[in-house]
Amino acid sequence: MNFIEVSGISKKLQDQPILKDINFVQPQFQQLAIAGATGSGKSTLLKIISGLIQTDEGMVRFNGNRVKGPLEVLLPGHPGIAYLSQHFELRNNFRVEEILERDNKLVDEDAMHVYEVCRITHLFKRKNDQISGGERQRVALARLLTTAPQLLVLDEPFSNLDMIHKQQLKDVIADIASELSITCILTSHDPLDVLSWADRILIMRAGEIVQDGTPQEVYLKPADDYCAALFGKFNKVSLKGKTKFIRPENIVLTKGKGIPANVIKVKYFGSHEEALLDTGKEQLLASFHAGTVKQGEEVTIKII
Ligand SMILES: Nc1ncnc2c1ncn2[C@@H]1O[C@H](COP(=O)(O)OP(=O)(O)OP(=O)(O)O)[C@@H](O)[C@H]1O
Repeated sequence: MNFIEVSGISKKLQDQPILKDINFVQPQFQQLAIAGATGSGKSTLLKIISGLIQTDEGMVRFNGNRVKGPLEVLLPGHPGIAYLSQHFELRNNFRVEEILERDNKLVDEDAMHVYEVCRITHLFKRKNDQISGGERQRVALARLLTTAPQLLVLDEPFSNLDMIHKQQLKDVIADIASELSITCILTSHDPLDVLSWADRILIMRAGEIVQDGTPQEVYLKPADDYCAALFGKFNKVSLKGKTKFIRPENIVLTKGKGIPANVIKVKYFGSHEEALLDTGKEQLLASFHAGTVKQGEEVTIKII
């Protein structure tokens, strides 16, 4: 029996196809990220998986049971699946501990473990309007986790967070998997946020899954220009008659045999520099440690 099985999901909204025949299976404990440009259908898919939008065609099964849509049940949602929207709300004028207490289904010790994993124990006495956006999100996450879900579904959890809160949330989400053994699906329109976390990444474009692979596969062997561009800059070169996507950091300088190139332009990015190289045949973008090359310099490169 599969943990999550998504088969033949299609959905139209206002006569526009939003999802087209989506199929995949997610084993328990596999951390799955769904990436794709804005409007590619990620949120709609997550809501169908969570039982919050009715599908037109196809079916989602969770532990073998069909996830029913909101038109088929009194209260939308499916037991064991916890969904956190981009636009979650916390009740106003309550202290964090009161908000948490309301939905908690865990014994005290387990609930405290959840609060520790979510890094919110120092916030208990504060009211909802006395905590930052990042802290509110971790409280909302903790509240969901105390309903004892098996599957946590997070829609764009990293959007609208500054670097510090984003990193904190990444640590929390990693710990949710490792310490609480909860399987997670999340979406991100910035896939760089999920490369280090996900076991598997599905890439969506215009309502379809266009690539399904490990972070290494989708980063180094993108299916096409769209998938390549989602993860940052790339070179598209023809090697032995085959088109290959080469990331800038996979071009290195060599003292041995290689391809001669002229450095046309260098841009400084703090931790690294990007150099535009001209091989006479094509132009390539390479990434080096800051200060490695100078404009006008002749270098020899190889692709690794
Ligand atoms: N209620 C609706 N009625 C009509 N179209 C909708 C509705 N909700 C979403 N859409 C459209 O469906 C498409 C997919 O939207 P969805 O929110 O699933 O994409 P997304 O990949 O999650 O985007 P984002 O990253 O911006 O959240 C978009 O073109 C959107 O405009």
